[in-house]
Amino acid sequence: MAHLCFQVLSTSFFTPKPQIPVLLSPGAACIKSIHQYRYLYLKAMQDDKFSTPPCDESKVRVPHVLTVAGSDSGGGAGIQADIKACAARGVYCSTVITAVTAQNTVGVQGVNIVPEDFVAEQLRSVLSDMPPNVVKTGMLPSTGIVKTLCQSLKEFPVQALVVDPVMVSTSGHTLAGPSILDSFREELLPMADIVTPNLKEASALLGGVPLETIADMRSAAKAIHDIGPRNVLVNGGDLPASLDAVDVFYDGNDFYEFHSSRIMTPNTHGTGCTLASTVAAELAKGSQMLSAVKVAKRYVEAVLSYSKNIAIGGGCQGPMDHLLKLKSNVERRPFDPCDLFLYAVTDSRMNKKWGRSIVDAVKAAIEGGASIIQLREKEVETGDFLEAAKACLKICRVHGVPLLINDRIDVALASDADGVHIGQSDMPAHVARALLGPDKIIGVSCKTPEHAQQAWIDGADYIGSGGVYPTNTKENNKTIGLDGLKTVCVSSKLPVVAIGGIGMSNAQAVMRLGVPNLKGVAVVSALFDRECVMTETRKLLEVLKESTKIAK
Ligand SMILES: Nc1ncnc2c1ncn2[C@@H]1O[C@H](COP(=O)(O)OP(=O)(O)O)[C@@H](O)[C@H]1O
Ligand SMILES: Cc1ncc(COP(=O)(O)O)c(N)n1
Ligand SMILES: [Mg+2]
Repeated sequence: MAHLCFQVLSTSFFTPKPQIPVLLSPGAACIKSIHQYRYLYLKAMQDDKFSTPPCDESKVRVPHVLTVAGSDSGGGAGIQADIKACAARGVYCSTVITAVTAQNTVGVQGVNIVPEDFVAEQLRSVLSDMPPNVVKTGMLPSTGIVKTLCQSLKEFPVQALVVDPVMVSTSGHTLAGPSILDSFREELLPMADIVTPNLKEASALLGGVPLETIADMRSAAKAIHDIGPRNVLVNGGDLPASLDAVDVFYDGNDFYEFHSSRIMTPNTHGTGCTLASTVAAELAKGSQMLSAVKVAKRYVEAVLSYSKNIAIGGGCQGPMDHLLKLKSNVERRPFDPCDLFLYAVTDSRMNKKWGRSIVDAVKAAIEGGASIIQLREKEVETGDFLEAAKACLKICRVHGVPLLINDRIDVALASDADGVHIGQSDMPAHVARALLGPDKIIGVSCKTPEHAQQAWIDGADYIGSGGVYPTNTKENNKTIGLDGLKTVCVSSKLPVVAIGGIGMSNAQAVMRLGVPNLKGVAVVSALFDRECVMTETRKLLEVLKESTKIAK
């Protein structure tokens, strides 16, 4: 049974310090865990671990989102989704409640709209005392409430306004009637930094035009942008017959398509709220808009993926579990760019030449200090490749070294490898991301800044850039040199590993390029076309360590 996670509110023996969600299990255990928490908390106080900094200039500013939305009694959408999403992203969330809804996994049974003068009072209480970085709006059920909000925002301006134009929930229930459309179009949207309609809401904002394809979504995004918001993100969760879950972003100049795997689950209640509040949270942390949207997209995909089988409620639309990071026992740690430091890429011809198995080659490279392994086998049969991948994965898992598969998504999926590295002529990264899901590592070979930008938009984790020097391990590979490598690194939003003809003689020159996101070198012959892989790896590792030391 999935634990329900409650925020422990401040009571006599809790003072409002970092409120840590306490997983409560029913009955006596619950009391026990609260007392345990109380004991630990007071002990930490005595140990001065959580002591409040003195009330002076050493105040700690916390990114802060104010959500102006409806309460969802089922806990999966609205205010509740916003609070949990912000908490998961490390952002403080204050709340102004516009409506109290009676809803659950079956649908919406009732809506009680909060009088607009009380919405105004809640707004004043928050905005006058704890000005947020960002305001995010959800359900705004009356034109009076929209007007009140717009007035308050003029009186208390904020860094960004995120509008989720909630009209119809994922479960198809009306949460704000057509009368609200004019005040959205005339008052709220022109103030918005981003508006995030789902397909039904985008259609309603445009007078009911049918939206059934990605092309329709692009034209809708442009038409909604003309109403006034600086950015538009049309959500494609309900895109008919779409393998991916595609969202279309438009900033007034360019379109971006954000793809993710479509998670096959009934637990999609609150996805739109969660996406919008995560965008708000990332903006509050200082991200640029495009980055905020990308993070939010990946977060929603991760939460859906984690929550896909949880069973809360008997209806056809269950909630998600936003706080997965607090509980997920996924042994795979998230991708760490430092893993790119000494990147060993295998080559079956070299293993054959030196009479060693791929498993021995991988073992030796890891023992020599390789920080990540890529199995690049161009001649091996699929069955043999899969068996080799499984055998190598066992070794890599023991040493905590990520194992990536070159190009072959099928082998990566079948072996549960940590990810893939794909070239420009291989499967597009966004398709790989849709197939592999949010937790796998995806690297993309990039020769140009345009390649690097597309890899970032497609959801890659890193890029491999080269060939830096001429190499014989890849036919007709255009060499980009150190200058070309620097150009790509400077433009890339992702961490970079240099590749192509790199070895003992030139690794230092590469690492001394002086670009912070160049995290390491990928090598093939320098390790595997040698008699002793472990020795060669160790020597190269020393050269790399030396160069980063000098570079500091
Ligand atoms: N089954 C799914 N798998 C992956 N992503 C999904 C799924 N359903 C919705 N999403 C994503 O959730 C976000 C909200 O989209 P949508 O569900 O259409 O909005 P709303 O919840 O307002 O109806 C979007 O990023 C969308 O792509
Ligand atoms: C109070 C409230 N606000 C918003 C939604 C939209 O939910 P979804 O994000 O699934 O469209 C909801 N169901 N209830
Ligand atoms: Mg949804």
